[in-house]
Order: sequence, then C-alpha cells, then structure tokens
Amino acid sequence: MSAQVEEMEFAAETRQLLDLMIHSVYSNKDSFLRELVSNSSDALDKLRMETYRNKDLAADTSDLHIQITLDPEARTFTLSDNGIGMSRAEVVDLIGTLAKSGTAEVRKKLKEAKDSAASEELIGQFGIGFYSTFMVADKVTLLTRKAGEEQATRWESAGEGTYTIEDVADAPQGTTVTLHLKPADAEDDLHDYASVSQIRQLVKKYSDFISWPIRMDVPVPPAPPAPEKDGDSETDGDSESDAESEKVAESAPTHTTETLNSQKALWTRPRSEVTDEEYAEFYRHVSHAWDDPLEIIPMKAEGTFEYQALLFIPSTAPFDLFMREHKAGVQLYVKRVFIMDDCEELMPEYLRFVKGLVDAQDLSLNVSREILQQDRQIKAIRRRLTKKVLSVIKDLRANDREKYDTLWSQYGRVLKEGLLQDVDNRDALLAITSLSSTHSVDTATSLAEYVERMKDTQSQIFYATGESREQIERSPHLEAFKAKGLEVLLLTDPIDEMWIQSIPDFEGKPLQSVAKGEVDLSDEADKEDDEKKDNEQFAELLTWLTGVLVDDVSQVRLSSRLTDSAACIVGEAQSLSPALEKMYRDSGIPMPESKRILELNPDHALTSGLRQAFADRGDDAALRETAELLYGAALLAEGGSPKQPAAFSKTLADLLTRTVTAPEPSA
Ligand SMILES: Nc1ncnc2c1ncn2[C@@H]1O[C@H](COP(=O)(O)OP(=O)(O)OP(=O)(O)O)[C@@H](O)[C@H]1O
Repeated sequence: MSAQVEEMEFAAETRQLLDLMIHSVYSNKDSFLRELVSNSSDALDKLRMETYRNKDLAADTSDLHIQITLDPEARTFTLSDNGIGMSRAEVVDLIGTLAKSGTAEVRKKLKEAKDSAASEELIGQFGIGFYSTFMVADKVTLLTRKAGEEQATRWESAGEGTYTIEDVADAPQGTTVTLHLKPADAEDDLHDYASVSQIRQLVKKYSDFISWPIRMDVPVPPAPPAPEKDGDSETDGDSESDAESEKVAESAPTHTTETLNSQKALWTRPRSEVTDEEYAEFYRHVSHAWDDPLEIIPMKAEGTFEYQALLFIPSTAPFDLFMREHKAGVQLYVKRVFIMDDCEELMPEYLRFVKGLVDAQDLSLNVSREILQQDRQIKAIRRRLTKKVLSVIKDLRANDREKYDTLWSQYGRVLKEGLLQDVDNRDALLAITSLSSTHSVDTATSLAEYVERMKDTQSQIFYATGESREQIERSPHLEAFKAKGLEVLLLTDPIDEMWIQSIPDFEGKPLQSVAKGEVDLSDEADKEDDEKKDNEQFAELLTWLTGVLVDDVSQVRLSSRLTDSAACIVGEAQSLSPALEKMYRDSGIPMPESKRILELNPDHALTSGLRQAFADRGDDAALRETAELLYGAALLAEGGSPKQPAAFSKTLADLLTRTVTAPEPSA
C-alpha cells in the first residue's frame, strides 16, 4: 500500500545543476556508475559499522552486496544495495538538495559557468554524485528503506523542476536506484547501459577494488548443440532421447549470477602491480572526486605498528578548503574493514587536503574517536604520514617543478598554516615553502635559495608584507633595497603576516621586515660620520615634528631606507604590522591603537626645505599643515589612508590653490 504522493520542488541551485547535468557537456557519462557504486559501497560500510555499535539494530547483514539488474527491453538499469538505506527525511535532505556547505559556492560558480569548459570544471570540482544519473537517464527512481525501520520511501524525478516522494510500506532493506535510460548515442559518448558487456567492462574499470561484491545476473550462453552420433541421419529420430534433451534445455537456467569485481584492496597490492588508472579510480572513489590525483603516495609500515596507507594529493583544492565545515580526507580501516571517514586524528589540520586511507592492523574494530585521540599507535601513524607527505612534496620541488608549482598554487596557503601549528616539522615545511621575491617575477623562491643569493655584506633576510606584489613594489619601504640591489621577499597571503612573526631566523639569518625597526643599509665606511652630521642638522626639526604629530606617531626620525620618497612610516622592531593588528581586531581580539614612526629622507628636497623653513620661521600654521600633509602622503604611499581623509584633502586643496593663485602685487 502506498501513501499519498507528494510533489516537491528542487531548490533553485539544485535545479540549475540538474539542468547542467541533463544538457551536459560533460564527456564522461560513464561516471554515473562509479557514483552509484560508491554511494552503495559507503551505505554498506555504514551499515556494518552501525551494527558494530548498535547490537540491537534489526538489520540483515548476512549477505551485504551490490546488485545490478539490466532490462534491455524496458531500457532500465537498476542498482541496489542492502546497506544502511535512508529515511524519508534523509532522502529529502540528501537527494533533494545539494550538500549545504557548498550551496552558496555552487550558486556562485553556476552563475559563472557559461561555457562548456566551465561547466565541465564545475562538475569536476564539486563531484555531483547522485545527480550524475541524469546524464544518462530521463527518469530516476530511488526506493529506499533504512535499516531498522519499517517504512520505506520512493523518490522519483525526471530531473526537471520537481520530484515526487511517497511512503511505501514494503521494500527490501537498503536502496535501489532505477534509471530509465536515454537512448544510446555514441556521438554524445552515451553508451548502452542496458548492455551486459558494457556494464561488465565499466564495473571492472571503475569499481574493481570495491570491497563488496558487485553482482549482475547475466544470460547463460546457449549450450553448444550435442554432437551427432555416428550413422545418425536427420530423419533417423530417436524420439525418446530428443524429448529428454529438450526437457534439459527447458529446465537449464537462462541466467547466472556473476560477481563483476575482484574486490582486491588496492592498498594491499605492491605499487608495481597497480596501474595509475586503477589508482586514479580508487582516488575518485575514496574522495568523491572527479579529477585525477596529482600525486599518489602508497605506504607500508611493518614492525611495532603495522599499517598500510594509500594517500592522494588531489590536483585541485576543494572549494571549501578554508571553510569551517571542511572535512579531513583520510579514512580509517582496521584489517581491511572500513571504520570511519574523515579521521582527523590521522593528519594534521594543515594537510587536510590529503585524501586516502590508512588500514591499521592492530586496532580494535570498535575503536571510537575518543580512543583514537589518545591512541599511541594513531599518534605514531600520524607522525609518519605527515613526514612522508612533506618529503614527497620536497621531492616534487626538487624533481618535478611543474607538479610542485601546481601543488603550491593549490595548497600553499594551507601548508603555511603548518609553519604556525607544527613546530616539529617547521624545517621540513620551510624547505617546501615558496615565496615571491624581488629576485624574479616568474619564479618563487625558497628561503634556502634566498640565502644562497645573499650578498656577503648582507646579514639579514628582508621581507615586506602587503596585499599584492604591485602594492608592495610601489611602497617607499622598498626604495633603498631596490637601489642597493638587495632582494626582498614579497609576502601577500594574510597568513604570511602571522608565521613570519613566529620565525626569528633561518639558518642563523634573522628575518627582518623592511617596514619595521631600523634597517642598516649603508655600506660606506664614512656612514657613521654622515649620519651624525645629518642627525645634528635635523635635530630641531625632528623634535618639532614629533610634537606636531604627537597624536599619530611615536617619533619622527631620519631614514636610511628611502631614495625617492620624502617620508615613510615604519613600525617598532617588535610591533605587529597594521594589517595583522586589523586582522586581530576583526576577529574580535582587542588591540590597543599603536603608534608608528615617521621616517624622513634627509636627501629629499622637501625634507631639507622643511628644515630650512623651520629654521627661518619657527613653528607656524603653514608649516604645521605641511607636516600633516607629509604624514598623510606617507600613509597613502604604503597603501593606507589618512585618519581623516576629508580634512587631508581639504588641506591639500588649500595648498594647491595657493600655488595657482597669483601673488598679491607688492605695495
Ligand atoms: N545507496 C545509498 N544508500 C544510502 N545513502 C545514500 C545512497 N546514495 C546516496 N546516499 C546519501 O545521499 C548523499 C548524497 O549523495 P551524492 O552521491 O549526491 O553525494 P555524495 O556521495 O555525498 O558526495 P559527492 O557529491 O561528493 O559524490 C550521500 O552522502 C548519502 O548520505
């Protein structure tokens, strides 16, 4: 007996996505099979885990498997599992809507995905899972009953604006998905998915390693005709034996059940025996991805803690890598039995983009998260995996620069979090960290490479932080470094501001911000004399300026970092940069307003003119205005803005007006 059929609408972005799928330009239509098998395999894993945890669960686990049934006449493809199944609410939530975490991002990307290449990339990036069935079917029916529940649910949709959902009283445990297939179209890469040979081949290709049996009923080829006896002629009928053989033929089964996959756990096989394509399929299965892995990392450890691991670095970063909901990517198995997804205990947070699995030999099958957090073995595995991933990245940097560059462009920002979080691996992390520098626009540098290029007279590693390379390069702080040919690291990731503060030196060379403290760039022998002379000459002006600008700066002093500009603003040696202060403030951490230092270029005409004017006229209103403008202009030059832009611009306008107003004729 079935209850009322309810028609529901897909959310707007789900509809858009379905539209994209149905009119899909995505060339690999076969992927729907991988997605369905993956979902069923997960559902079987979940059921097995659930029965470990909940002994009272009324579920049948006697023959967990996946079954494929083809009906070439009705043109249907059916895949069922007797796994965990879904409740009605779960069907609405999981099948009727997109994963919530991605919704906003998907919406944005959908809007942008105007051409076929963009939508292909979109499908690849998000992995559209169950919806991929609409690439090959014009109607999809899903019948599911959650293990332990009586009520089942039927869901059906033609992939347009709506779907129907109804309660069904009677259905086997697990999920059955029936696809009403579109006509095969070789030109569109739409194969005949009601064909036994096609499905046999695709399961082998995509899902051979799935640990559950994937079965299919296949027709038994007709038995070869019995050999004719000697001397028998066509007319010479032995009617009794003919009837006998007919009976046998009638009762002979027309179908037999074939298991299509070898079920061999890929991670237990030596690397030399597994093809890259098999690894790639396995990666797509474990990580629900649609792309190829950038790097495959098989590992095997024997001894005290025995385990095997198969890790992957995906070629593209997931859209939610920096979102709170992002899940860690490594699964835990114990003796080939799936235990849990997203096992955070196996990987540090900054390697959260790594996918794959660890199969540990000596853990208990009902190990819980709480136990894992304390487990010595898990901690040891995590240490080993971390070191291995970092050493693989280091090797890529040395031997496959193109791959490393892709990796760094995708994950560099996350890896830099490690510089703050993982003190034990800081050296390894620094060895794989690439930073922009004034040395080259095209190629980033490591700290070690920077040190190799350092001049003999140079004792510090210089760096500048800012929003972009262009902005930093225009900053007055860099002038003298440019003039003297000193290399400066250009750090533009917000996280750079943080880790750089936590690393005082590299190979004994202190890291020095070009915008902080006093930098000593003079290499002439007589620099001390020059400085002394300058300081004496400018002493009164500097004291007066410090007084005029007392609300804004802690001090006004002469600079050795400027060649072209008249002034710049710098921080105290140990201070936080304005950007970092802002970051803390934005995240709710109270930060006292800190004053910085105004530095003047003693060789600039404006500075020397100001000194002369002050010597001639002393403190007057016009000179005070010049001091305010000088300070405001220095803020603008570093990419900041005066505290009161309107006042600044008015003072500037007044000054400019005076330059164009004809002087009063003298009496
Ligand atoms: N055969 C099934 N049995 C039980 N639950 C299922 C089954 N198929 C799908 N689901 C549920 O529906 C959810 C959505 O499936 P879908 O294939 O769309 O996405 P996914 O597999 O979670 O992720 P991705 O989009 O990355 O492939 C699954 O996470 C699972 O909870």
